[in-house]
Amino acid sequence: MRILIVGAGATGGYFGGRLAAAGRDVSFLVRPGRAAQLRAGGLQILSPSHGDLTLQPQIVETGDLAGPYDAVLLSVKAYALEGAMTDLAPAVGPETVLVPILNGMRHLETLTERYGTAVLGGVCKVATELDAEGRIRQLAALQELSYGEQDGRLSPRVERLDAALQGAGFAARASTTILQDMWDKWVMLATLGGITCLMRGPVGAVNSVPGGGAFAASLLQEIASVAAASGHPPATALMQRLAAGFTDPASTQTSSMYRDLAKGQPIEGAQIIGDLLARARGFGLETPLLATVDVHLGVYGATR
Ligand SMILES: NC(=O)C1=CN([C@@H]2O[C@H](COP(=O)(O)OP(=O)(O)OC[C@H]3O[C@@H](n4cnc5c(N)ncnc54)[C@H](OP(=O)(O)O)[C@@H]3O)[C@@H](O)[C@H]2O)C=CC1
Ligand SMILES: CC(C)(CO)C(=O)C(=O)O
Repeated sequence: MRILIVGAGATGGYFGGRLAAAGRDVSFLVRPGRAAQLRAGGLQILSPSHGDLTLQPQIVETGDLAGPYDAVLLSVKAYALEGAMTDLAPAVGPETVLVPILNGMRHLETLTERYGTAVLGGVCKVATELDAEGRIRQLAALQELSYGEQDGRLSPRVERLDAALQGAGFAARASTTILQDMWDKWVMLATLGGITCLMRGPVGAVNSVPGGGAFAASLLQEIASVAAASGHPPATALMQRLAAGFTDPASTQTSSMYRDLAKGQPIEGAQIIGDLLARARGFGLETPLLATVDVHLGVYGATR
């Protein structure tokens, strides 16, 4: 199976690097700056939990892409989606599956409008970042990738994709509930991002001051209410797990959005928080904490 990874960043570089090291036919679609970095130093993963890796990846620069691929894994940030959708177009043929692993939901609608039934749902759970030298640093042991048809069928094309992704050193999973999985991840991530970005610290730091735990628990409830109104309520057991994790004073957890914000980089506030708030307003839900997070991120975006 010919696999194209669009964006050799923290997530795409990680999963694509593991796949390439396991012998899969993987190419990375990259822009000139990243291409030069990869040619000079290779694709490097630094992982205390799963082992370091350096390899010379197959790369294709945007503009040079030819012919369809069997699978395209889209791993750009939401604010780069429009450009990437155009750059990857030559890779999508009638048999191609396109698997986005962005956080949030809006991209799935945007991609499906453009690429129709090629688009599967996708969720990635990993904590990675690019360092100043362009190396991928893994920050926690977690490394899961799930994918599936939007209508939940376990189709032959998902089974083929699954066969190619299994056994590459991370947890790969064909899902028959991928839309619910994406919503569940969004509820978790938006709450985690909201807590850490608004309060500017890891979950434990927020919970170590009076009122921090109550804020975290209330934000989770607001966000879960949007998922429920959208037809994707998180299960009770998940809510209990999330509430316990987000009110834990010992937690060192942060989100990728917080890590980007702490470095002064662009963030995906519109996709992760703004879109949720717009949906809440569409349903007439009262979500004052979510609205506060949205204003805060808006000010960050406008002044950075
Ligand atoms: N990092 C994490 O821990 C997690 C992130 N996510 C989600 O995954 C998604 C991707 O995030 P992440 O991997 O961290 O982001 P990064 O910024 O690390 O990587 C994105 C990469 O995409 C590249 N890119 C952008 N536009 C194009 C284009 N048109 N063609 C080719 N390459 C392009 C950028 O390269 P350049 O700009 O250099 O050209 C960059 O290297 C986000 O939605 C994020 O929320 C989900 C789970 C965990
Ligand atoms: C899984 C988690 C929370 C890892 O950091 C993530 O998806 C993110 O931060 O974007």
